[in-house]
Amino acid sequence: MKRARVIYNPTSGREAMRKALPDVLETLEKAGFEASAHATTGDGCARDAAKAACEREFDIVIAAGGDGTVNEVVDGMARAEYRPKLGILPMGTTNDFARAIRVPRDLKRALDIIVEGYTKKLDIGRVNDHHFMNIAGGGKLTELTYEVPSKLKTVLGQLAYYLKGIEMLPFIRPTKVRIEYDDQVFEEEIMLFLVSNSNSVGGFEKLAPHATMDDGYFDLMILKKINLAEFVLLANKAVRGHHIDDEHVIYVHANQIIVIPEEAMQLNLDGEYGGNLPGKFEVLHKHIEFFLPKEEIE
Ligand SMILES: Nc1ncnc2c1ncn2[C@@H]1O[C@H](COP(=O)(O)OP(=O)(O)OP(=O)(O)O)[C@@H](O)[C@H]1O
Repeated sequence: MKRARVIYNPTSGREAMRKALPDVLETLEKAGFEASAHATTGDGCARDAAKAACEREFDIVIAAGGDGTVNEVVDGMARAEYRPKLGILPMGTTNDFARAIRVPRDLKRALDIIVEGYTKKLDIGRVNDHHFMNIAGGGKLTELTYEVPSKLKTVLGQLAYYLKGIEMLPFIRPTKVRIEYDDQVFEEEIMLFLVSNSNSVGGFEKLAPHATMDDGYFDLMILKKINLAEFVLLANKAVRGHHIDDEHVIYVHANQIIVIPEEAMQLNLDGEYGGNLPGKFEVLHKHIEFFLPKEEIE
């Protein structure tokens, strides 16, 4: 009998998984899995549970939570030689990655995708021995995501990020960096840089409009130094994916990127703090096999 391990964050989103767990396990059992669950208790817990699930050779792992939980699960699996197939139940406030792979927020439909069993191997990213599946970045603008308290996220959802963004906008200062990508070098002051694996980032569907998740490449976006008025205009363009042609933006494909900041710069991995830069970003091509909706499988 195939074995499924559900790794869930009981505090994610509006704590929905606490209530839904018995139904999730029952659905998996009915679909022919021997199903068990692990509730995370805090930082690093989902990572350790995912690592253990690889060692114990579960057939599938299901990450139920927000992007933080999925990131930890991916990171815990990425170094293992044997890696179970991975399903996602989006339970967080942002769920960028689930959106990128078209897994809906509706729990029943997300679970159906796993039960139906269509999978595809997708790229993930590695930087300084951390892994990410969606996005890595740095620069003052990306540091906003840490400032939204978990309580506020639970109550307000995505709105919490926007409120914080508006509050912080006037205080964002550029940072001087050296960015080496493939055989090019960029050295200037920037507002932020983003290394994307998918095209769904920060609630924007079109931030990295050309990114596909199995091409062996990242989309690198660099936002050069700009003033507040220019920034507001650019943010408007970004909603439609038109920012990539802007003179303040560099947007290229690259499969190896090195970022060396001149001053302290935090690294953001899938929306969470991921250590400090400098860093070398590499694509791990088709490294993890994800459950996807049937329509997403060519
Ligand atoms: N039992 C727990 N109590 C408190 N925090 C937890 C618990 N389990 C995990 N965490 C923390 O929750 C964070 C991950 O949250 P997750 O991404 O799943 O949900 P979210 O914050 O609601 O969603 P999003 O990341 O989409 O905004 C991690 O920092 C992790 O340490």
